[in-house]
Amino acid sequence: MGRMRIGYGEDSHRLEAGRPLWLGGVRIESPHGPVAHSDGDALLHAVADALLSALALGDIGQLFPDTDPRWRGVDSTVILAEALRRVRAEGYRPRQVNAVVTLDRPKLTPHRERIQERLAHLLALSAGDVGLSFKTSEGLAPAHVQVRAVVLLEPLPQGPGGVWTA
Ligand SMILES: Nc1ccn([C@@H]2O[C@H](COP(=O)(O)O)[C@@H](O)[C@H]2O)c(=O)n1
Ligand SMILES: C[C@@]1(CO)OP(=O)(O)OP(=O)(O)OC[C@H]1O
Repeated sequence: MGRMRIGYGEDSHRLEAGRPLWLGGVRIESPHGPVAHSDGDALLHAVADALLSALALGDIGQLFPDTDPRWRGVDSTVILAEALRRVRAEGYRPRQVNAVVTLDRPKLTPHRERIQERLAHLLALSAGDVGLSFKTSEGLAPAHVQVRAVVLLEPLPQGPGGVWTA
């Protein structure tokens, strides 16, 4: 039975007026959104990198290069799903996720439950195992969204003959 693993991931994007803002797989009404090759979902990127980092599996930039036209505008739930697939292939699954989103505008508290439930669903967790904090940059970076995420992984349960289950 392997030990628990911890992973840390970060992501930043510059914000520009008129672009859609996605966070945690949820579209947020906003005057600005990330400049990115994908849909720019910084929360899903940070969590995906935290998942990969927990098992030293590289990072999303290696798996989804921003020079590859296949990933232009890609829905970042695809990126998260691939990180999760690689974690499970190593015999692990997420047990808990915490993330801090730093964003001056819009206010995210009204969307907390939606984001928490969506991210929990994407990771097969209960919402109570997805901790989200929202901070501003105190005006230091009004055109910047930054996310820092920590994940705790646990070994997949093993059935008869040591075969991973669940
Ligand atoms: N985009 C955001 C940022 C912050 N909040 C909430 O505001 C509180 C105060 O944030 P500070 O960075 O000024 O400490 C914070 O605790 C969040 O609850 C938000 O809803 N949306
Ligand atoms: C997500 C990818 C996809 O090409 O590009 P971006 O959308 O620019 O986002 P980033 O956080 O820079 O991660 C790198 C790439 O994997």
